Amino acid sequence: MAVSVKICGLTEATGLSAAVEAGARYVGFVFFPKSPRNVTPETAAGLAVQVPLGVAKVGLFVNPDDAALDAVLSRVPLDIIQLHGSESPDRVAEVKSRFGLPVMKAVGISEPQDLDALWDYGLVADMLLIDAKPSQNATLPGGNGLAFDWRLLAGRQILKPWLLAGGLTPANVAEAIRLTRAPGVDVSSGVESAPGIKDPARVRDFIARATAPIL
Ligand SMILES: O=C(O)c1ccccc1NCC(=O)[C@H](O)[C@H](O)COP(=O)(O)O
Repeated sequence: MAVSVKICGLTEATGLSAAVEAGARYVGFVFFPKSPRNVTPETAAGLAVQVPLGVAKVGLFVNPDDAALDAVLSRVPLDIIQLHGSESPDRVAEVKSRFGLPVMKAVGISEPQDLDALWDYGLVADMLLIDAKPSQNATLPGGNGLAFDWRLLAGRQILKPWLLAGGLTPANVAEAIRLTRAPGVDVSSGVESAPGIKDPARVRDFIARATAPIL
């Protein structure tokens, strides 16, 4: 089956249309004020109307309370909630039931024992985003252009549909897919010309390489 691609951290129409036209299956909007990719609900709502059916609109949140989720969901027709903080499995289940949308939980990996969380979150989330664990001095929990050792995932059974993330670029995405057999990939900084601004040519190149047949 073709690899699914998520382009995350879209803030403007040019990057969004490049992603959609090149075949992205998911587009991500970041609702986290500390991020250079943060969008207001109004901006996201304006972008969301340009997303065709068949492309899922993912809203990314970091440890949101219900009010923060309500504030966005009342304005933006999201299809999936991505939780990218330290939300517990119970909180993932609560968000899923309270808001009635699929939840994608990000799990940070840097060493073998981090893989245990994939089981815990796999029991409650609809999808997993397997990302690099940020370094201790990182200011953002994601979008850092940092990769983890993909060999940790080789041969591993994952309970739910999942996307590989962290430090992916047009140059390395095919190798990452080959090593992990990821059914989908997610990228943010690896296709940017500046933080928060996607480079359409890099977006197209990334999607073409991610979806090319594996040799
Ligand atoms: O991208 C951000 O600014 C961000 C901020 C806060 C939490 C998560 C964030 N990004 C999460 C993503 O889903 C990224 O696409 C993922 O971490 C991969 O990022 P990159 O290594 O830059 O491709």
